[in-house]
Amino acid sequence: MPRAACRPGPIPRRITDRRVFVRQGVAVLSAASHFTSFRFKVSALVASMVLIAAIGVCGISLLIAESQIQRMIARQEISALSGAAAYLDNDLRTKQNVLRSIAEEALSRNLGARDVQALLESHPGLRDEFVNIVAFDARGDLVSSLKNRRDKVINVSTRPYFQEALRTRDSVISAPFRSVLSGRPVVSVAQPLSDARGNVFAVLVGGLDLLRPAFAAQVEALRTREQGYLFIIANDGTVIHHPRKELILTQPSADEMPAVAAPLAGPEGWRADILDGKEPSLVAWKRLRHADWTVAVSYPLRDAFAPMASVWFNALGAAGLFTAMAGIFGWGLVKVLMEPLEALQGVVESIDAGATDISAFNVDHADEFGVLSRALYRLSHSRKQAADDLHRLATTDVLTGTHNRRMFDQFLPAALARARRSGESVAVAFLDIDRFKSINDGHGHAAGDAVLVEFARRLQGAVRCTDTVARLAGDEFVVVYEQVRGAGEAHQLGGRILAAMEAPFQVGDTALHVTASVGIAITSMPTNADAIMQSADYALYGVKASGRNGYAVNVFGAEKLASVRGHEEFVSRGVVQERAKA
Ligand SMILES: Nc1nc2c(ncn2[C@@H]2O[C@H](COP(=O)(O)OP(=O)(O)OP(=O)(O)O)[C@@H](O)[C@H]2O)c(=O)[nH]1
Repeated sequence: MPRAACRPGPIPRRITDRRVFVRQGVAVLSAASHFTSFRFKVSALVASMVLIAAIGVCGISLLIAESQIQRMIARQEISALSGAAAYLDNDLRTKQNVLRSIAEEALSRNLGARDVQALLESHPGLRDEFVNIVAFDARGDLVSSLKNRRDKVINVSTRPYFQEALRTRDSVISAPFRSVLSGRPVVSVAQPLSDARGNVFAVLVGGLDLLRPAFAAQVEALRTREQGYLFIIANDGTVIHHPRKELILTQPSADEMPAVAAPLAGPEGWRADILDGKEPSLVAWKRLRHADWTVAVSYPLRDAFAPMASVWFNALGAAGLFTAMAGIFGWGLVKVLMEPLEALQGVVESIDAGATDISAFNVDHADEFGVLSRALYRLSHSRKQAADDLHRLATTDVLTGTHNRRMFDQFLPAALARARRSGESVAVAFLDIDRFKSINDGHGHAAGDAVLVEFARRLQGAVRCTDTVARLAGDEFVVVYEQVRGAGEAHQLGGRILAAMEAPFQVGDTALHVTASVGIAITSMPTNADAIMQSADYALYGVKASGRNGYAVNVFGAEKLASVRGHEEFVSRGVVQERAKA
């Protein structure tokens, strides 16, 4: 039967399946807190950057758009106010023209102050234009009243509008004032009446009641929006029309009512920074051409810019959506990018768990992961080398390079266990160099060392590669043979060892004749290491006792040596039995 071929040592499982590493890495990572993971941090960073960018871009765009929309809305308001101002201008001009036509009629009919009452009453349409029309003579005394002939006698000679009408001899629109006759806030249209020589004999004064519903309704009809309110102030700041009736004829200061005071800044304009009541408001205004009046509107900003609120809402929603998408994208991207790192982690974990194949490191990547892989590979390589060195030092005899006693103590029980499982025999050869002490004494310790080295070399050459040679101590060696087919083969093994030592040992210039005694124990039954070593030691003693330079085979359990054989001759069995008795 052919000898079994040299069996290779146990092959460490190659961990080359990348998916295994990824799975291991993912498992390890998922065990870690998501919120402290690198992936979460990078995803959060990406999402934050997108959020900042989205809010920044949207915010700046919307602020610019808001500012432009403010201007646009303000321009719309001023344009609407221009229409309102033109309407009021036209209305006042119409009223002035009505009174002018009365004056022209008086001139053409050559009427005097006494004819004014009748003249007024002959024009019933005047009641539609004015709340009342009165006439004063040139001294300012009331001479007639369309509404009430018996109106109380008053004098208006000191009133600015009266004096101006006399001076200019033309139509004048007064500043708002409280009427002495009606006690109500009014604005008057004064029209001088002149005779043929050009002398003013009377002044017609048509009153516009500022609280009269017809006037307020007429003004309110000029509004273009439901929100906010429209108001009119005179150029001296006196309120002519305002939804708060109590303000009419007052002159609120800019501190008290900034919205009412703002239109005094110029002939037309707008401001969006006015606090009207407690409401931030847009105030726009336009001055009339025909009177010293300014018509203005005040709108709460939230109403004026209501469309912007939905734009802001939509923009922030879009920013949030983009951020969420960026977060998910970042998460996936980092997951893909991190795969090499996770694989690397799997390899490191596997090596830490005992896998020895460091070739699993993927060192081909050109990126940072490749650099890290190469660094870890070098680290693992030197770590493995250090571990191998340590193991070799712990299991190898430093002088001869064979296994040492520690390794032998581990190996022999393992070989016996294997033999028990397979049912095959194991043989242990126990060797001792004959009279080694005399080599040391005669040629020096260094020569002794050289003999030990050469002896070990020859011994390893005399056994199979599957057999294990170890130096136990001093000049004692041991060989463990596995798969031995019986005592016959054990004899061959012993003879082969003796033959290997036949040639002289060359130590320096000296050729030494070195012999050894070999005790072989062979067993095919379950036993322990101590028992078989004792059996081999028993055989060795037999050889020593028989004169050395020989071998003996002891079949374990037979309790006697099968044979003791010298180099060229058999040694009688009786000597050994004598030793056994002793
Ligand atoms: N040179 C050298 N000598 C060693 C070493 N270890 C032990 N020795 C010596 O080896 C000798 C062993 O001698 P023994 O085995 O006791 O006796 P022996 O001279 O071989 O005689 P027998 O065994 O009866 O044939 C001792 O003198 C030890 O000092 C070593 O590493 N190198």
